[in-house]
Amino acid sequence: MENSKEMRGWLDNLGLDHPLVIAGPCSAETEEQVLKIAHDLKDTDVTYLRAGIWKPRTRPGNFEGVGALGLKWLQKAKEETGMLTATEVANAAHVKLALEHDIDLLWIGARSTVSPFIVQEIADALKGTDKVVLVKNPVNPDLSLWLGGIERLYSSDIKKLGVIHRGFSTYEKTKYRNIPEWQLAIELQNKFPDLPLICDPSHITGKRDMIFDVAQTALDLNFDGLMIETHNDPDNAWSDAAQQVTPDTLVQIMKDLKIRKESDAEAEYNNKLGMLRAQIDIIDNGLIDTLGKRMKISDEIGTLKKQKNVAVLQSKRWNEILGRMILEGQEKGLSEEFILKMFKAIHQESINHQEKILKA
Ligand SMILES: O=C(O)C(=O)C[C@]1(C(=O)O)C=C[C@@H](O)C=C1
Repeated sequence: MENSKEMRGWLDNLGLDHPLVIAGPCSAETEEQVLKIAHDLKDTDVTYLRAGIWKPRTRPGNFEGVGALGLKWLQKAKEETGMLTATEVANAAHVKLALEHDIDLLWIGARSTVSPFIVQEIADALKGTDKVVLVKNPVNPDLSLWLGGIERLYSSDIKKLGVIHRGFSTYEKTKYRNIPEWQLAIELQNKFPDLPLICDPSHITGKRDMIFDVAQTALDLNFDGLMIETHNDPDNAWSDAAQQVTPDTLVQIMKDLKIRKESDAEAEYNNKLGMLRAQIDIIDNGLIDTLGKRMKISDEIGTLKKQKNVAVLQSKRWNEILGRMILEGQEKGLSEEFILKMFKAIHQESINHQEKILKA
């Protein structure tokens, strides 16, 4: 698949002077709820009203969506407000029903993107239609799997495309619900600059108070839009209550976000600089995180040494590390002087940690 301007035609045709916003409840719950939220979002920057109709849940027994009934509510919301509508589909039957109810945009969820069979089934069911289809990243950070999903749709003649970055699952607990491996989205953007890239900060964070920050990072990285779960009574939502915001909060978030425009040479420079700095911030956070983890392991070694009455300084091991790191550094274009300085500082910090443990 080659990059093609055709993929972003649907977005350009909307003629927006701000990032695309897709908003609405995690799940359609009742007709009143869908209509209330639609009316609250009607005169805002929101273009597409979203609502989950069939909810893929990790474990059985949780609310699994109202089913086809909810599509009628979305259709009514469209009639009453003129907003376009969006929902998730996970099989051919969902697609058929969504088409019958004139849903404008369909997205393929993270659990479906991992399955080429499901994506193909959806692609086949959509053949010959002109719906916009967005593909969420697969749950695991695998760029080729994500791109494979897009390619399947593209080769089935679905050309109004886009991707949604909703973060990735990790075994390790982090402050995110799904960790935003931004480098992956950046790589995807480099390969396909005309493939609209939407960020879903609700699923990345899992917490409403972190949404703004992640949304700003996404815009700094040149994302084309945001999908933000919005509910009239978030605390009592039937699914994902902690990550939904009210329509008022959504409007405030959109107001506070800094949106970078490419209009003249100066703006282009600032835009580029902002994007690069955002990438550096992500890497720096990763460095601190990694160093923190290294020191925790050093603490464990310190505890072992205390039990066995072994000296903190282990020169042989230390010299092995230094030699190896100087060679690795050379391969990455890092000078020996820099590697020595940096690793001496790391070693010293590690010794300080262990000393504290041995003296305790
Ligand atoms: O390998 C050890 O024994 C450690 O305690 C770890 C470590 C390090 O931080 O890499 C720290 C102190 C020693 O001088 C050697 C290496």
